[in-house]
Amino acid sequence: MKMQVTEIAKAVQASNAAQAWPDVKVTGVAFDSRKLTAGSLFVPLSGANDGHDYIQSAIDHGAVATLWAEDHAAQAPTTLPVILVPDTLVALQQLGQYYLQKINPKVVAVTGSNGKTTTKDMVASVLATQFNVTKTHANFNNQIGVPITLLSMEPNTEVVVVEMGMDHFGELDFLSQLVQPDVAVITMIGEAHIEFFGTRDKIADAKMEIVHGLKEDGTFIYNGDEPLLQERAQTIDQRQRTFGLQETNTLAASAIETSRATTSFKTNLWPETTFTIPMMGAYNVNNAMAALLVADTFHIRANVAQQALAKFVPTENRTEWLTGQHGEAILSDVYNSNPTAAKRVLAAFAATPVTGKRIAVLGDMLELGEQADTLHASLATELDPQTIQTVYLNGEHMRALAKDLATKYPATAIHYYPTHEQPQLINDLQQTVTADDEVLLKGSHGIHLENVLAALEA
Ligand SMILES: CC(=O)N[C@H]1[C@@H](OP(=O)(O)OP(=O)(O)OC[C@H]2O[C@@H](n3ccc(=O)[nH]c3=O)[C@H](O)[C@@H]2O)O[C@H](CO)[C@@H](O)[C@@H]1O[C@H](C)C(=O)N[C@@H](C)C(=O)N[C@H](CCC(=O)N[C@@H](CCC[C@@H](N)C(=O)O)C(=O)O)C(=O)O
Ligand SMILES: Nc1ncnc2c1ncn2[C@@H]1O[C@H](COP(=O)(O)OP(=O)(O)OP(=O)(O)O)[C@@H](O)[C@H]1O
Ligand SMILES: C[C@@H](N)C(=O)N[C@H](C)C(=O)O
Repeated sequence: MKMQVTEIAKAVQASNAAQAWPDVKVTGVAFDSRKLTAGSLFVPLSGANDGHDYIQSAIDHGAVATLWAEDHAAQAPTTLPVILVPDTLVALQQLGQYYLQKINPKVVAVTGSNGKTTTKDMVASVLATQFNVTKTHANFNNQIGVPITLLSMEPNTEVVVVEMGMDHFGELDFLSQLVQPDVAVITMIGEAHIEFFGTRDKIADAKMEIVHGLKEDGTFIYNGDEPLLQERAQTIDQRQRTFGLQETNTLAASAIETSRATTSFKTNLWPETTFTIPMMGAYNVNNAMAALLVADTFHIRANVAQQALAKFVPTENRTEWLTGQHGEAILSDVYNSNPTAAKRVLAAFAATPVTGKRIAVLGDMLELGEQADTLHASLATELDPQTIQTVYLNGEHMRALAKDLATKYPATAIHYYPTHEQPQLINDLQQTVTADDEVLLKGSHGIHLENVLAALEA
């Protein structure tokens, strides 16, 4: 982004907007001084600590101006323009919306219990064949991440693809009203963050908030195989397009073939075309179909979208094949986990070709609330000693799965470790894994199975 300090002060209705401002151009925005690039506006936010305490670090990294909370005015710096606001997060959001209205791109918003980041990446790849596209960086998908995404747009951005996450009611409503999408996508309804909702029905209600800001002439694209979405979609007036396996969908997949490196499929809309994505997992076909419907909505021909999907680059640690120090194949899915995603990736893992053992390393699925133990035990349906020979479990809730597996696995095949004993898991796993084995790593962000991955790759 490129904006004058004067323009920023006016956009965020700064209490000192009327003052004379130096002729300073801002070329970026950062809320973490350590990642701030020279020429940026620093946005001090409150987390466990207070961002205002890092202003000197921001200046040292090249900040040319800063937002500043009025209640911190006494500590305001004097060596760069200070834009005084009641709340720096609200001001960041106001600035993001102002800049969105200034650039005025088309907006595609993507949410869902699982598949948001993958679908966002796929959508951006197909739209980039015809448009200048900005997309959410990594997983920056909340009340901070979305304005940061909007402010990352180049002036020539024609479409912005915005990933939207939520774990409470009202969050998607706010984000949808903020960005006013032209296209809203819901990938699926799972159990992510069900701790804060209680039921999948309520998760579906919260996910549907993404259409609250959808333009009247906008399009709602969703997983038509999900009854919870089908019934709720009847309440909205905008154009709707669905994807899934059922033939009643706008876009229905068939002839799905998945291997370690790729997954191919055909569709009802373009029966002569075989689509291929560089990812394993039939569930990624749904993500790709969502992207194909977005492409079609933007009048991009299927063969052009087909080529883009074939070479799109997924974000790391999403069903990603890597190689360990022993030569073993590692299926890294360590960014996050919840029951539907874990079951889908276990099923895909169990079907891959292997000459040695398949080893599943499963970390706790967090934020599942009172249902946690039941949902952890339910993973047993996707674990069979005939296909996945060894299971390592890490986390307090995984005790429930360990107990359940004791009825179908030999005791020597199940290895359970409380959360804090992950180093022991790593040590034991490294003692047993061989070059012919495959290792699946799947667990919630908070369990940090990336530590296991790092040890296997070291
Ligand atoms: C407020 C904030 O910036 N938090 C970030 C911060 O966390 P922390 O509280 O530990 O910060 P500190 O106390 O260390 O510092 C306070 C502030 O000072 C800044 N600072 C610190 C040190 C320094 O030397 N210089 C500094 O300027 C610092 O930047 C703080 O602003 O740091 C963490 C590590 O970098 C960040 O992870 C943390 O960011 C929070 C989580 C955040 O929301 N970041 C967004 C950009 C984002 O989108 N993050 C996504 C994850 C979003 C997510 O979890 N989505 C859920 C849905 C939930 C929606 C909503 N309810 C929610 O809770 O987010 C999903 O399911 O996808 C990501 O990074 O992946
Ligand atoms: N359509 C889908 N249905 C079920 N599971 C999926 C789907 N897409 C992806 N997954 C699973 O979810 C994992 C995370 O994928 P991705 O990061 O794209 O989702 P996300 O919604 O962004 O996740 P998070 O909310 O944790 O950031 C994948 O590695 C895969 O295991
Ligand atoms: C970061 C938060 N939104 C999230 O995804 N939580 C999961 C369950 C985790 O931290 O593991």
